[in-house]
Amino acid sequence: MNIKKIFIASSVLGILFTIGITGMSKTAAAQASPAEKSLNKTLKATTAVNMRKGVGTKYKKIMTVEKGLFVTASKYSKGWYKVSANGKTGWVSGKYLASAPANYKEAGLVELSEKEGFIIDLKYATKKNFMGYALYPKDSKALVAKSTAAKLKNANQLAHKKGYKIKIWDVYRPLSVQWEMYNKVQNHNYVANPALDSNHSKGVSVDVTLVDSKGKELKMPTKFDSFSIKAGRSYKGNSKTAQRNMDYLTKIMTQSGFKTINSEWWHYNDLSNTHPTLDVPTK
Ligand SMILES: C[C@@H](N)C(=O)N[C@H](C)C(=O)O
Ligand SMILES: [Zn+2]
Repeated sequence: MNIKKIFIASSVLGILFTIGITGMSKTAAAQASPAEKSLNKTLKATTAVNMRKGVGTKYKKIMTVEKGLFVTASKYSKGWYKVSANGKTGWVSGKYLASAPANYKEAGLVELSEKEGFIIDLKYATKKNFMGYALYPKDSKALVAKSTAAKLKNANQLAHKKGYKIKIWDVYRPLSVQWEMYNKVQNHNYVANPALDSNHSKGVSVDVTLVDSKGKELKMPTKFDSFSIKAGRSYKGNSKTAQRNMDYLTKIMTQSGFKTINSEWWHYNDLSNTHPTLDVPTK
């Protein structure tokens, strides 16, 4: 074999060796990186669970996902979900995540409508609210848990006897919206802490007022969501008319099974209801 032939032979061997190595390393890499599947799914944490930087407990913790929190999963790999929650993204073991209902019907919520004699004016589906922008889509429905609907219908029937109607400003509120509000107004008196309890997100709280036979709002202590002591039930400076109207609303609501809260005259809870916290869309 002359020098030229030896050179060609060793070059060919070199090329074959490189192809082999590259091929092998590609296979090894494929085996090392877990097969990821893309998805778009809402899941709920069944317990407080760690969000980590990668698939497995050896990866660094990013945050704790609180029990009951809804997370959006974008990837799945080896029993773990890549999720986003509270503005952070990381991996959470699927052992601690459950499927969440996809829509209000699946979640057991029912719609209240003007056909049933209510006035629907969902403030968070408009820009005219304390956040200054719409938090719900335009054609959002007034949704509540079934037994809460029955109680509100009862209160509305009592109002009708006096020639009034109940106007609904807010009812079911997705948990993600509650977080959005809470991050702006960190005052438990005016926006409930979503990590602890958000009755609106269970569909068992209602924000309501009364209108007369012409559809005009009765005078009340304050406007909706005026987060001030004047909105409180123990405020002593109300006009006689506002106090009387508030007392009347309180009477028909409590007679129908609702409980009041001290900080907001318009907010009522149906606490006999044990509906789960939800994050389904409002339509
Ligand atoms: C934001 C306000 N309308 C309201 O509903 N507040 C109560 C306390 C809540 O967030 O549950
Ligand atoms: Zn409320």
